[in-house]
Parts: sequence; C-alpha cells; structure tokens
Amino acid sequence: MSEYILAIDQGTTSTRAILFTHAGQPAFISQQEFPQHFPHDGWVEHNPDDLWQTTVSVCHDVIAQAGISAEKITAVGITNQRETTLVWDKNTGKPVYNAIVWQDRRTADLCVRLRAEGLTDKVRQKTGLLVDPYFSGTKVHWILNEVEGVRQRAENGELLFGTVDSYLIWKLTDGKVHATDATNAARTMLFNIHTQQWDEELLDILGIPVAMLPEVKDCAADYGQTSAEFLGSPLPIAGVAGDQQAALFGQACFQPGMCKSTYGTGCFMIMNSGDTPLLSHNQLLTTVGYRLGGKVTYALEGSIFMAGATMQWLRDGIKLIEHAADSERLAAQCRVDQSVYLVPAFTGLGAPHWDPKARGAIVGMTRDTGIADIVAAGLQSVGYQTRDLLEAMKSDGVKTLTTLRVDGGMVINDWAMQFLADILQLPVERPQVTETTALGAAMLAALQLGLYDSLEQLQQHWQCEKTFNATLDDETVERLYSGWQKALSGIKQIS
Ligand SMILES: Nc1ncnc2c1ncn2[C@@H]1O[C@H](COP(=O)(O)OP(=O)(O)O)[C@@H](O)[C@H]1O
Ligand SMILES: O=P(O)(O)OC[C@H](O)CO
Repeated sequence: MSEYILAIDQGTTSTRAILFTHAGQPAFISQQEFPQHFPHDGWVEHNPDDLWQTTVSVCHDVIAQAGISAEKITAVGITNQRETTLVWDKNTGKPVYNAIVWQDRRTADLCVRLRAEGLTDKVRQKTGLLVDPYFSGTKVHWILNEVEGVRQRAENGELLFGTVDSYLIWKLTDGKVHATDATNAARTMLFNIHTQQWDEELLDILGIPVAMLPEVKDCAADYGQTSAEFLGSPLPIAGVAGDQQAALFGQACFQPGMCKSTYGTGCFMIMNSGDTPLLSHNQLLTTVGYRLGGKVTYALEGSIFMAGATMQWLRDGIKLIEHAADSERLAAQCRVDQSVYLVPAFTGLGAPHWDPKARGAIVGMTRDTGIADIVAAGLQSVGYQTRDLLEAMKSDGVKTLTTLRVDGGMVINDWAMQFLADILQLPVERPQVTETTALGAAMLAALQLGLYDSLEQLQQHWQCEKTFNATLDDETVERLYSGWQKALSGIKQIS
C-alpha cells in the first residue's frame, strides 16, 4: 500500500521536498539552496536549470532517506514561489531567458507608463492586483520585447509561458502538460479573477499571444503523471498552489475571516474572504485563495518585504547578532515598551504603503540605547508592519478577524510572537506542523486522490502547538503603535 504524499516546495532561495504521511505528518525532508543572480541594480534572476535540478535532487534525496521506492508515493503536490516568470521553447524545452524573479524591478518604468495611461482601475477590477513589476505580466512583456528574436518565435506559436509551477509540471510530465492552477494564474496580472479566464484585453495591451499561456486548473486536479524516468515509476501530480495560498490551505483557514501570516524572508498575510472578492481601498491585493471543483474561494492579501530578512541584516549587515536566534535572548533583556523603532524599508515599503522609494531608519535612540534595544526594535518592526496590514483590512470592512495563525522560519521566536499578539491585540496561534506551505500542497493532492472527502475532515488535522495571548494594556499598545506611525511618517518625508 502507498504511504506518502510527496510535496515539492520550490521557493525563492531554496527547493524542498517533504514526504507527508496520509495523516499530514512530515516524515522526511530534503532542502537545497541555489544561486541568486543580480545582473543589474534591481534585477533578480534564477537559472531555470537550477530550479529543475534542485527539484530532482531533493526528490531523490527524500526518497533515499525514507528508503522507499516510488510505488510508496500516492501523489505529488507542487507549491512554488509565485509571479516568477519563465518562457521556453515548446519543442526543445529550452528557456529563452533566465527566470525573472518576483522581486525584480526592471519593469518599474513600464508600470509607471501603464499607470499614467489609466490602467490602474482596469487591472484592479479584473485581476485584483496593482500595476506593479511584482506580477508576471510586465515580465513576460519584457522577455518578448527585449530578448532578440523571441517576439517572432512567440507569434509563430513556438514558445510557452509559465510560472514556476507550470515549468516544473511541464518538465515532470516530459512536455506533455502545460498547465497552472488558479492561484498562480491570479498573480500574473493577466487573469480575470471573476471570470476565471485569461483576459484578452490585458494580453493585448501587453502584447502577449494567448497561445503561450497554460491551461488554468483547480488546485486539486489531474495535472498528468510524472515521467517514469523522474522517480522510477509514474506518479500523479494532483495538487498545485502558489506558496502563500498553499500555506492558507495548510493552516486550514477554510472559513471566511480566517487569516494566516507567514514570516519567512518577508511576510505574507492572507485572509479567506469566502466567495466574495473583497476589493481593497487600502492597497491590499484581492486574489484567489484556492479553487476546488470550479468554485473559487477568494482572499485578501498584504505583502511585507522585510520580516526575517531584518534579522539577516542585523546579523550579516551590521553584525549586531551572530545567529537569528540570538535576537530572542537579546530582546528578552529589554522592556517591551522601549522607545526605539527600526523601520526596515531597505527596499521600499510593501503593503499597504507601496512606497518603492522609502528607505530604512532607526529612530528614538537615547544615550542608554544598546544593541539589545535595536535588535528588539527589529523584531517589533515585524509586529508593527503586521498591525499596518490589520488596520488596512479593518478599514476595508473586515470585522471577523479573531485570531491569526502563523508559520514560517521566524515563528519559533517566542518573544516576537508574544509582541505580535500584544500589538495586534489578537491571539496568535502557532501550529504543530510549521511546514504549512508544503502541507497545503500535499493536502490538495490528498483531496484530489479522494483520501479526504471534505475540508472539514482536513481541518481536524490542524493542531495548535502554542497560543500567544495579548497581555499589554490598551494604553501602552496605542502609545507604542502611535510611535511606529510617527517613525513611518518620518521616513516618508525623507523619501
Ligand atoms: N529564532 C529566530 N528569530 C527570528 N528570526 C528567525 C529565527 N530563525 C530564523 N529566522 C528568520 O527566518 C527566516 C527564514 O525563514 P524561512 O521560512 O525559511 O524563509 P524563506 O522560506 O523565505 O526562505 C530568515 O530570514 C531568518 O532570519
Ligand atoms: O518563496 P517565498 O517563500 O519567499 O515566497 C515568495 C512569494 O510567493 C512571492 O509572492
């Protein structure tokens, strides 16, 4: 009898493979980093071969660790860094250019032009997104226009476009399946989230031939079989979702109003909004949470660029700490209501501010300020930025948010999670399985294979490891948050 589901989590800095038991427990894990390429200021690329080879390598490794053959694997689930854009030749499989990563800003001027031409409302109405280089649409436009000979080949129908999920599915099925799921499609700025179709008007504006685009499927669906060469015997690819949506699923946020926040390099807070696509007036994104049986569950999303990355800066940039984990010990030496604020706007500010020109600052220092206070301020900045997102959600009319489920590498930091609960004045729940992104992909595949009949059944597997409850009094919380807002307005004036 088959025993495991293989989840592939192709992320921005590393690729992971995890074997989950059918009950949703991670049994074996393999992870491999790959190089980042920065050919020019603001450009970020990945070599497509690195994405593929690390996928092959971690899948082989995790199976070797488990000491099993591929027959013991029921299905494969895929989750991926979103928005990252690839174009490849459908006959040779050769990419025409490197993958352009979601963080890449090379199309900023094009986006300014598109906004000046009045595209903002149209894009927001149709796709739920902002006109921003973050999304795939302008990246495809760049590849078609800037890489020699590519436009003609695309017009001839020789080339395919895909986000990382599509590319891996195409490689895994030996070029037989060119597909994506609705959550990944929703991040391209080319997909109408209401009609669930590629949008011909937006494709036309960006000059992208419709024949290049993948078929859009449900998150739990038949994505074909992996080729026998991949792991020794063919396996069904049965679940696909972008990584932040997969985490929403893995956190079992199945009811409208349930919300998760993932604290890795950045932070992505996503709230299930049910069958209503809530259009934000506060620059949050409206997106697809998941699509099952053709039915869309929408979500509201806020993205912050610097969460765990602030710890990396404290460690590698100004060397105040040796390991990210030191931050917890140092912060514990400080008063939680200390007056130092660190605004980590190193690459501008994400939601809800979307200020690409903002830059970082440390304010509120006195002669007593020491390393511990600055490190604590770094951890607190993650809480304050999450509060900014919460305020934006509230002012968009969200009233149902009663707890926040958290995951990602940073959530092992109890001090940071306690501060998060305090500043949000909400209970913060940390699950037993913190690999929720991969778990989400595995659970989608399990659903497709009929191992579970309903979301209610899946929900029963979610277990809370620890709840952090707010302990600070209201007056202190508001004084602290008002200090953060003053620090923020200071940097906006500088920029
Ligand atoms: N104990 C800790 N306290 C605070 N931050 C931490 C701690 N341990 C890891 N981190 C941060 O978590 C991040 C890694 O989380 P991860 O979920 O693996 O990120 P990603 O998937 O984006 O690469 C790093 O930026 C690191 O600085
Ligand atoms: O790969 P991650 O975990 O950094 O996530 C990246 C996001 O999907 C970008 O939208």
